[in-house]
Amino acid sequence: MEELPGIVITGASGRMGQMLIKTVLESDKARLVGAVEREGHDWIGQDVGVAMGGAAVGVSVTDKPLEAFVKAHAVIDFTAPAATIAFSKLAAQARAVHVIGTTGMTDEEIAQLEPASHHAVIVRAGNMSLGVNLLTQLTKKVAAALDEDFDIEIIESHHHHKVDAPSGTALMLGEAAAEGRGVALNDVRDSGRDGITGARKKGDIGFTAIRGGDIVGEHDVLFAAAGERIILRHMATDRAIFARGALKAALWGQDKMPGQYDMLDVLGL
Ligand SMILES: NC(=O)C1=CN([C@@H]2O[C@H](COP(=O)(O)OP(=O)(O)OC[C@H]3O[C@@H](n4cnc5c(N)ncnc54)[C@H](OP(=O)(O)O)[C@@H]3O)[C@@H](O)[C@H]2O)C=CC1
Ligand SMILES: O=C(O)C1=N[C@H](C(=O)O)C[C@H](O)C1
Repeated sequence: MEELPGIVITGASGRMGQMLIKTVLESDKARLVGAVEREGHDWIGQDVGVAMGGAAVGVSVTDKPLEAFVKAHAVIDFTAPAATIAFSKLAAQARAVHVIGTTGMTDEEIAQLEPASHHAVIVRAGNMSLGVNLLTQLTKKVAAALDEDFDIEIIESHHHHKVDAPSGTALMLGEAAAEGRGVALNDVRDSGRDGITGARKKGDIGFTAIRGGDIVGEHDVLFAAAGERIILRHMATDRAIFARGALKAALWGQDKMPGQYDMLDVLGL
């Protein structure tokens, strides 16, 4: 019988890292072959199942990513921009599919993924859930149908640990709305209002970030005109939706040509 695709999880101790490990261990389509944490982390050398507070699973946490990646078919990486750039080079060297959920990357940082994508498949998305990716398509359609009399505002809410804003999802929704309107998001983006901002500029796409408690992730796309409002909403209540999407992307990428892909490619939306 053929072996199931082997998956390595980076940022193993993180909120998403642990959810991804659980998802891969529970899957009958993939097997966990590695768990990576940074040098000096107190999980290094421990069985990852035990480190997570459960039974041993036979995979020790390592701080040697390349050694783990060469044994894998795919690397699932929800960490931080600098780590993700470094991992992209190593995943390309190992010819492993690199699934990137990390958000908060600048355009310059995203450009640094390009060389790796000549050698390996990269699937990157600010949100790996089916619901949000479908919402991007709905947002594009609604934005295309309405004119600039409808002000577009994107409101996102997340837990108080989140370090980047606007969220990766909010930016995906903003891109979709801008595409629907036939404009570039960078030309109309309005984030971080504070003080005497002046009246809202017609055609702008506004962003508001709320941070509090343990909110997993909520996104509203508001179309507001005189006398009426439309709100498209996604509410995530369980991080498992992101992990399931990421594992789907890792498996989807197995027979694809090197290059950069997103979840719309994976989901066929
Ligand atoms: N695309 C999607 O669907 C989703 C994306 N995300 C994104 O995933 C990322 C992680 O989120 P979350 O799990 O909540 O965050 P956490 O802070 O809980 O976890 C991040 C993990 O990455 C590790 N890490 C950070 N920097 C480095 C580095 N330089 N080298 C090695 N490891 C590093 C951290 O290790 P240490 O603790 O030692 O710093 C930690 O284990 C965020 O960017 C978030 O926005 C989250 C959910 C869904
Ligand atoms: O940091 C998070 O938690 C999340 N990050 C992603 C984002 O930036 O949109 C996806 C999800 O909303 C959770």
